[in-house]
Amino acid sequence: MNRHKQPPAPLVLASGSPRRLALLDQIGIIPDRLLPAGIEETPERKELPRSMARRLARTKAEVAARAAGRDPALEGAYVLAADTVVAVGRRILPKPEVTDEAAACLRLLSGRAHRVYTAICLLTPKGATRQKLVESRVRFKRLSRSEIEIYLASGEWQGKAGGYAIQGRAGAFVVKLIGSYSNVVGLPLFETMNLLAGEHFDVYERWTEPAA
Ligand SMILES: Cc1cn([C@H]2C[C@H](O)[C@@H](COP(=O)(O)OP(=O)(O)OP(=O)(O)O)O2)c(=O)[nH]c1=O
Repeated sequence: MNRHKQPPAPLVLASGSPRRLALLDQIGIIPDRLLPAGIEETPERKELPRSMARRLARTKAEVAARAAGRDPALEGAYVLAADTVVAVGRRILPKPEVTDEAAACLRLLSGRAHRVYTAICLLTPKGATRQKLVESRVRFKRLSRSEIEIYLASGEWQGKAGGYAIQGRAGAFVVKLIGSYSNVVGLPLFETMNLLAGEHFDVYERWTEPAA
């Protein structure tokens, strides 16, 4: 046992999304604290999808970092945040809360390709800000009116960018995915791992617990 070994720096996940927590858990990283930023997520005038994803990921990280700064237990923490945007061309799709809005999203996505952007933002204990934008292309099958209705009844679309969740029933609508599956779900794992490792966050040190 090395007596001089420092305890690992804490990790704050600036998210209230159970998907992001589950994805991190999948690669053996359990955050020390969850600090959802709960910010307003509307696009600015003429804002492009990738700019919006980057802006929101950064804002979420900064809001969480301010909260973490008030807690001595989180001194020297890394703060990780992400934002996922679904877009058809320049058009940013909402995160529907009502059925009509979700129906409009699904009608738009039916039989065509769209893009899913997830921006990740990492604030380091030394005060650096690191960002990465990951883009995937998803093609949906043509959806009949009854398929849309049945999907809407599942409620899986609620609060999901673009009104669907690829990790659920909508996985059956995907004809083709080019890019990163975890990116579509909400946290691109390869890039997240790289961002953390590049900033000396010892990911493998967290792999001490046996996988479930
Ligand atoms: C496209 C798609 C999105 N989503 C989810 C991931 C995100 O939770 C959500 C996009 O909204 P976000 O604003 O990125 O995240 P959030 O508000 O849910 O959580 P937080 O800001 O606290 O981190 O859509 C899926 O779960 N599956 C999918 O296939």
